[in-house]
Amino acid sequence: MSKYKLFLLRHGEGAWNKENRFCSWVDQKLSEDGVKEAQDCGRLLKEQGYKFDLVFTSILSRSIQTAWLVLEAMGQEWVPVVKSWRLNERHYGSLIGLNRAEMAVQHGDEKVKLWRRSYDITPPPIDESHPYFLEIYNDRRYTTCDVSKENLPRAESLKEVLDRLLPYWDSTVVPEIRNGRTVLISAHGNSCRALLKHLEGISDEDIVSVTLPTGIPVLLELDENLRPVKPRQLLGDQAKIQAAIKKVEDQGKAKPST
Ligand SMILES: O=C(O)[C@@H](COP(=O)(O)O)OP(=O)(O)O
Repeated sequence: MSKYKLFLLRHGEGAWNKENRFCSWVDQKLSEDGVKEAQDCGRLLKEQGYKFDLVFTSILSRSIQTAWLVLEAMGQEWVPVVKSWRLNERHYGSLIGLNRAEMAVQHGDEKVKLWRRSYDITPPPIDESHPYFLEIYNDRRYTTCDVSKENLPRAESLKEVLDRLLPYWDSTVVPEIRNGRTVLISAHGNSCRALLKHLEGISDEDIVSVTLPTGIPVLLELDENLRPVKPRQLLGDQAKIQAAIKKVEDQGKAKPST
């Protein structure tokens, strides 16, 4: 029997998702399509009768904007939104800003897939010479974190995302769920994958084939130990969801399959 419902959401399409560039800790806003995806997501959740008590987001605008649009479409704008860098997207290090398909031409599809989807491979770190270094590390939001700026990551594997996310999950999110609050986590492809790996006990090998499309809510039904009682449900039109997953997978290919 399911005791709790938890919703995970990768934000709506961001400007750099559209341009097929690794966005990561660069603070891009939603694209026009991304705004629509977030609104459609909110409408779907409303139609299905879901009600949230609390929303968690990263400190990146695309996840916050998505949360607001979802709540607005549901008529639940009053629901508190709590933000933490620990839900940020994976730090893609020196890959930030690069085009995935161009990287696949240079390094091959397999290498790009390893960088994007493997569990414990950390991409090369970002350094001061990187064009987006100052934009990220001089941003005031990173003075508000519970670790000093010097100790914030310079690149992360999915494992390292889980390592920084889990203390927050355990200390801040879990108590709310256990208190009976229905929680939405509006975050990112890889911060949601890391959490799914933890909750569903997905192996290091199998996590490679888990891909989340933008703007599609993932419903997890959990027992009293916060273990899923059934497979995750991606809500919405299943054919469209499969096509969206394939589109995300194809972003890392030199020549997308047809
Ligand atoms: O950093 C990014 O560009 C994407 C993930 O990229 P991939 O892991 O899919 O390459 O994160 P998100 O759009 O969820 O914030």
